[in-house]
Formats: sequence, structure tokens, C-alpha cells
Amino acid sequence: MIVHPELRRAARLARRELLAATALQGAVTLSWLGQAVLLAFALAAIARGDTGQLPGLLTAVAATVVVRAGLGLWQRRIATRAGARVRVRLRDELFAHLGLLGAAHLTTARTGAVRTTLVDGVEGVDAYVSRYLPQLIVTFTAPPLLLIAVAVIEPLALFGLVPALVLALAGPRAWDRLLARRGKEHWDTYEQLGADYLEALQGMPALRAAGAVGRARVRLEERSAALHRATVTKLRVSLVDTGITDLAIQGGTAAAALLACWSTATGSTTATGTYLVLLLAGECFRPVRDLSREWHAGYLGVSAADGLAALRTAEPAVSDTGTEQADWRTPPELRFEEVEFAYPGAEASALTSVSFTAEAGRTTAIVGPSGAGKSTLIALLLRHRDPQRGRITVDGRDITSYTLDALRVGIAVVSQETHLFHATIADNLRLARAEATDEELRRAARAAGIHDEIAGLADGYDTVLGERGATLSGGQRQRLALARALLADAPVLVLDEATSSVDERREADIVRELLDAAGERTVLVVAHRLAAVRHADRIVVLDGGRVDAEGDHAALVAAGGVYAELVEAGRMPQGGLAA
Ligand SMILES: Nc1ncnc2c1ncn2[C@@H]1O[C@H](COP(=O)(O)OP(=O)(O)OP(=O)(O)O)[C@@H](O)[C@H]1O
Repeated sequence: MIVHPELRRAARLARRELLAATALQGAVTLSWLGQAVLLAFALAAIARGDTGQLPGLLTAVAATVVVRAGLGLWQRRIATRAGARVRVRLRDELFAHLGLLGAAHLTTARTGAVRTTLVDGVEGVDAYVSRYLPQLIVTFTAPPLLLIAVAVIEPLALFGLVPALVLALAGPRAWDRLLARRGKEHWDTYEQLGADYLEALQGMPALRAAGAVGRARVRLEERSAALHRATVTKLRVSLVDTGITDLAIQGGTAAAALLACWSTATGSTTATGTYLVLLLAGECFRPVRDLSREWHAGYLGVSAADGLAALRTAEPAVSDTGTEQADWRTPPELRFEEVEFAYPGAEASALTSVSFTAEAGRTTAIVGPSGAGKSTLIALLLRHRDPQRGRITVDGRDITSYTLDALRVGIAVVSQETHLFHATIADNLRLARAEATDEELRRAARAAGIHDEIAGLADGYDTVLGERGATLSGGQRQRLALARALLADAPVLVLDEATSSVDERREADIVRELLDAAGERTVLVVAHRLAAVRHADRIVVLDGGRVDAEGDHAALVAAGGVYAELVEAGRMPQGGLAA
């Protein structure tokens, strides 16, 4: 009997249905008791040779069987509904929380492990709350009442029943800790296997390109073997638990039968009393047997409980305490003031005393060598993380004063890693604005330089994209993501290496068209290639987490320094930059 606080909490999500399911389970148990009593009277009547009562008693037994079948069906329906409700609400809650945890959480947790918790862990909770928990309550309620009934008929039988019941219910408790530990070990191994498989599937192109599929298979086989070992270890402990229960049930029933027969032989109980004791003794253990059966279904929920609790209570990297709505009627000014940030556990700061202003309605480019802190800057603006010192303001207000949703809806982002869903092109675009008209979709796609290609497809905007937009080229995916961001109609547009998959000539055109389409928006462009930034109104050069210089292209080239070096490097054939 393991009642993890996380599972108790989950059960409260469908409290009413579960109470009804438990009451019905109790009614099923009562029907077994009624049947036992009727059978005891029938057997006693046969023993006495009094067959007159038999038809009535046997009809009542048959009616009990029919009523129990109906009650059982009803109980399972309600329990299944309760389980489904718990599942849906728990997944919904966890998914919403993952939305709050955001990208920062997935730098420490593995996607596959989170998926396993969200899917398999929640299934286990369903089995635990809908099947194990009602039976647990009945098991701890019905047998004590039965013992009282047996005590009235033949107190001697209690000498067999009470120790056996105590052993059946309390004995396995000695194993609870070990069971919980083995269950947790099994769950962790299961989660790791899920995470490894997902990673291998997602990384299949890289594995194939590196000729490493065989090595990945060996590693996955090792993981599978580890899971097998963990399953066997877990089962071994669980079977000891079940074994103790079975031993107690059989020993207790036999002892009660012997004691009942002995009291009949000595004449202290009537034949009816003996039959009652014999049959009720069996009923005392029925709930314990049923509980033992349901335990195996519920054990997965127990094993997953720690993981679920950890995911549900994981602290977001930033707190959503702001109350302001980002109601920017005109494009806002963005300002970084003495911003300082170090990643958790990192020795050096990723950003040090960064101050600059991205003027309202203008385009500001951020350039710098790899690792200079450009993406970190954008992550801070979107509040995926908060700076340790300094502040960032939008429209003159500290970004922490806005609600997270409002801030992020106000800033449309296109990053290097675009995510497209297995849906039509139109649906993918409408993620940004569900009510956008077809004409608005076309306008955004035109501005992002992708309309002609979409129009050239047999199904046009109704073309279903493969998972992650697999049926498109990298450049097409990025331009679709650009169109989606333009459609969002947010007053701030952030392009974080957004055109890096597009060839350079195309990039210059797209950036120019995009900046036209961006119109009055405040735009931040992070880019390696100068084609994407040379038209910016202002360029901020980052180096080693600090602002090295600011100005327009011509002024920065003339001033020399890091920017001029970047331009110079871009002229080299193997360079990361191209002017
Ligand atoms: N999640 C993280 N945890 C710890 N350190 C990180 C993390 N992300 C980035 N860093 C470190 O912070 C510094 C700035 O990284 P950032 O990604 O912001 O640079 P960048 O200028 O965007 O680089 P690139 O042009 O290569 O994308 C680097 O030293 C990097 O190693």
C-alpha cells in the first residue's frame, strides 16, 4: 500500500467520480457477502434435509449474481471515466507548466524523458487512481466489518482470521520502501530508454551521415538490457509482496475453516453458523486478493509519481509576476541597461554591462563572433531568463512588469531553428493569428519571399507539411517562419539568424523586402552574414559579452575594431562571414 502525495493529489482531480466508483466497489463487495450468507443458509437447509426453502434461496443467489454483474459494469464505467478525467487534467496541467518552464527547462531535462512522464507516467496514474485506490479503500473497510459479523457467530474463528488479515495487510508494508525504490529505479531506466530512442530517431540523419547507426544500436540494446534487469528486480520484490499476501489468505482461510469445524464438532455452533463462518472467512480475504491483483496495474503510477511531481513543481527560470498588458500602440523602444548575465553554474558571464537602445520603429542589428552573447541577449529580452543585474525596458517599462504572455505576444521571433507542424501551410501560418484571412496569409508569404513557391504547389496553401516541415528545404522553412512572424503583427520583430539557411543573394533581397514589410515595427536582427545587417539603421557589435561598438555600417568599418575584422574575415573563402 503506497499512497504517494502526488497520487493523492491526482485523485482529487476527479474526487466525485472516484468516490462514486469506491461506493460501487463497496456495493459489489456487499453483494458477495449477501451471496455468501444466502449460500450458507442454503447449505444448512440441505444439511437439515429442509429443501422447501431452497428455490427461494437459490433464486435470491441468482438475483445477487445478476445485480453484482450490473454493479460491476457500472463501477468500471465510472472508474474509467474518473481515470480519463484525471489523465486529461493532469496532462493539461503538466503541458501548461511546461509552457511556463520553456526552453530553459529543456537544457537540463531530456525531451524523451519528459514525453515518457507525460504519456506513460500519466497512464500509470490513471490505473492507480481508478483501479487500485477504490479497491484499497474497500479492502481497509470491509474485512474489519466482516470480522465483527464472524465474531458474533463464532468468536473462535477470529483466532485464525485476525492474524492472517493483519499479516496480509501489514506484512507487505515492510516491503513498501524497497518496492518504491525498485519502482523508481525501473522508471528512471524506462525514461532514459525513451529519451535515447527519441534522440536517436531525431538524430538519424546525423547518425547515418557519421556511419554511427550501428554504435547507436549497440547503446540502445544496452539500455534495453538495463531495463530488462530493472524489470526483473522490481518484479522479484513485487512477487514477494504478493506471495506474503497469498500465504496469509490461504493460511487464514484454512485456520478459520478448521476452527469452525472444531466448534461444530464440540456442538458450540449450529450448522448454519459453521457454513456462515466458512463462507464469510473466504469473503474476508476477497478484497485483499483483488487489491493484490490491482496493485500490478497501479505500480506503474507509484513508480512514475516522483517524476510527475518533479515535473509539476519544477520552478520556471523566471517568475510571471508582471501585471501590465503589453499594449504598445506604436512600435516601442527597446533598451538594455547595464545588463549582466551568467548561465547557472557557468564561471564566466555571458553578458557584462551591456547597454544599448534599439530605437522605436527602426532596425537594430546585433553582430559579433560566435559565443559573443547575441542569442543570450534575445533570450533575456523574451524573458526565457532574467539578468542578474541591470534591466531591459520596452516602451520605458521594465519587461518584468509585463505578463509573460503579453510580452511574448508583443515580440514576434524568427530564429534559426524554426518549428513547423505536421499540418497544412495555412494552418502553420495561422498559428501566429488564428483569424487571419487568406489574403493576409498571402501578403505575409509574399513579404517573406515564399508566396510563389507555395502557389506553385499542387495544393497551394492547403499542402500538408511533413513533420517539422520535412518536405521543405531549410530556406523554405525559414521563409515560412518569417511569414508566420509577419502575420503575428507584433510591434517588435526579432530575427535571430532567421535567414541563415537562405543563400546570400536571396538573403539580401529577403532582408530588404522584410524590412519594407516590417514597416513601422521595431526590428532586432541577429546575424552572422553582413548581407542581413548592412541595411540596419544601427549596428551593435558584441564581443565576449560586452558591447564593443555601435554605429552604422560605414562608420563601424571606418572605425576598425571587431566589426571591421568581421567584415575582413567575411572576405576570406572559408570565413564564417560574408560581406
Ligand atoms: N544554456 C547555456 N548554458 C551555459 N552556457 C551557455 C548556454 N548557452 C550559451 N552559453 C554560453 O554563453 C555564451 C554566449 O552564448 P550565445 O549563444 O549567446 O552566443 P552567440 O553570440 O549567440 O553565439 P553564436 O553566434 O555561435 O550563436 C557562450 O560562451 C556560450 O557557451
